[in-house]
Amino acid sequence: MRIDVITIFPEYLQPLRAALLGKAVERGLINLGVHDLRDWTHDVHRAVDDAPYGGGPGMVMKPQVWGEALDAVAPQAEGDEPGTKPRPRLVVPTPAGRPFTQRCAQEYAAEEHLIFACGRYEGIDQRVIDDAARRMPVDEVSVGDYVLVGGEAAVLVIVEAFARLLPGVLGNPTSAAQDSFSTALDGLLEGPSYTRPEVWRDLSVPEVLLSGNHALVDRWRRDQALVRTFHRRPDLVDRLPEDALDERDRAL
Ligand SMILES: N#Cc1c(-c2ccc3ccn(Cc4ccccn4)c3c2)n[nH]c1N
Repeated sequence: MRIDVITIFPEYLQPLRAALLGKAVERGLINLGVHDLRDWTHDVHRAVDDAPYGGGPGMVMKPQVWGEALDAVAPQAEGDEPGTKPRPRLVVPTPAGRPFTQRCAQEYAAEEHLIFACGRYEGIDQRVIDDAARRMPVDEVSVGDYVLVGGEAAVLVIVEAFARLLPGVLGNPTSAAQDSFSTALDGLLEGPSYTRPEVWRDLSVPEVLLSGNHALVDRWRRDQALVRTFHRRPDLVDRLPEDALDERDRAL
């Protein structure tokens, strides 16, 4: 998979070259390019923003610079035979975007080329998104109901969420299958985890986990997931499939 990130703070994306993701890049599972948006400015001040039309606080990122950057990163070479190059998907983090969810992460993990546009200030001139949408799929997504200073932190979250789903990135590929929000858990939160010692600061591991009875352990873990989700994310319990409602009622 190819990932391109365009930003005015390239150093902010260094974590993508560290730890598990860094190993995936080193091993060639991910082909990562981080680009400084200012490389496409032509003025002495390397300006990337301007005052908003219609007034209002803050500044808006200029369309010309973004247009040239995206043209360079996602070239629409004339005469390209359709299907010869994977068409990139442009992802634009914004507080006004659709929620980024595990389902989005699964979709992005199946893409061949993702381009991330990291805005700053009050965001990017809308015409940049509209123009890009004329030649590639564009997603405006939000990583949560709060406002960050720019898109870079959101890109780190999004890339980590889908890259861990790529074959070969996680040491144990089965662990992602049992994650919170996974299909295996019917979208529920996962329950509590424990490891040695059996007693720590007079707190004991639940007896069932020491029983060796896998059926009982599975049932306990499912009940814990239902109870935890009911208390922390009741909206997820409401989405349970029909065939999981009986056990929901039993557990709750
Ligand atoms: N994803 C996501 C985001 C963001 C986000 C993403 C990109 C930018 C580019 C600029 N800003 C600051 C800003 C301030 C005021 C109004 C608009 N934008 C961003 C914020 N905030 N919260 C999320 N869940």
